[in-house]
Amino acid sequence: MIGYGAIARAVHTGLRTDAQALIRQVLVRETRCAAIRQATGDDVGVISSVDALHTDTRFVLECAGHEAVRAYGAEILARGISLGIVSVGVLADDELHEALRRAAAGSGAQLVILPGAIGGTDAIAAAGPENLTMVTYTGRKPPMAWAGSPAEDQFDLAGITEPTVLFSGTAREAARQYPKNANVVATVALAGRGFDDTKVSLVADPGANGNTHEIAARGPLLDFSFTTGGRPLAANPRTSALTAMSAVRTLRNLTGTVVV
Ligand SMILES: NC(=O)C1=CN([C@@H]2O[C@H](COP(=O)(O)OP(=O)(O)OC[C@H]3O[C@@H](n4cnc5c(N)ncnc54)[C@H](OP(=O)(O)O)[C@@H]3O)[C@@H](O)[C@H]2O)C=CC1
Ligand SMILES: O=C([O-])CC(=O)C(=O)O
Repeated sequence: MIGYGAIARAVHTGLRTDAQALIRQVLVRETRCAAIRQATGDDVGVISSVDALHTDTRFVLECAGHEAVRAYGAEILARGISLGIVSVGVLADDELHEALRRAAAGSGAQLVILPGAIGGTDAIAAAGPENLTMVTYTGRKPPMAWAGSPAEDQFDLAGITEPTVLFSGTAREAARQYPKNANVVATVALAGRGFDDTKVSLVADPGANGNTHEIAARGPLLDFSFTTGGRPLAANPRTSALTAMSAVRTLRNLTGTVVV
């Protein structure tokens, strides 16, 4: 697993007593190794380079942010190790996306896009771009869950008293501008009509009970709307707890006999 922040710790906890999937190593920055070794305990190796991965590693799960996908993604895939990512918004960079695709194609590994905090992308992906004429995404979070995003420079987040649109544009712009809040946007885009043809609104809503993701899609095969009302992770309120459970599911499904 890459990173040992809010999502990664919840994944580790979720799998601690799991017989099917086991976290063997966490890849963190060199300067963090000693502190994280204390936090993880002895059952997990703490490493700071891809070279230190066990040679029989089957899957690496990224839970660390866009920079980590850039730093390690291609190297992991080129070794034939499949990579699951939650920081999907980084793929709005076409050059990086193509480099990762090429590394995976060359080694036979897979780049796996996790649903993360959002539900419904299975239906969008099943329909596919040819069967979708429109896909929109609206994300709502309490105002302070947007702290640390570019919205902080444009809005007085603490003073917001009614639903306020912070961003309106394409999935590509959203993923680039909101790297810690718009990864689900990228997942919706990749599942459906792509980064430039998915319309996105990001809203600060003082009435929001958690982090809400709404997808609407239309096409010859479906008329679709799906809302995920996710509760935040205590350790990071801008991240929905479902993200970690989505990762737990992905890891369990790697070895499960019956896979849902
Ligand atoms: N798809 C989805 O539904 C969602 C995706 N996300 C993505 O997940 C990421 C992580 O979220 P969350 O766990 O809440 O964030 P946290 O900030 O709690 O944790 C991120 C961790 O990753 C580590 N990290 C960052 N860069 C590197 C690197 N280059 N090498 C090793 N470790 C690194 C950080 O360590 P350090 O302190 O040393 O920087 C930190 O421990 C988000 O940035 C976002 O991209 C988040 C929410 C939902
Ligand atoms: O966790 C969430 O609610 C979604 C999120 O931050 C993201 O997509 O980056």
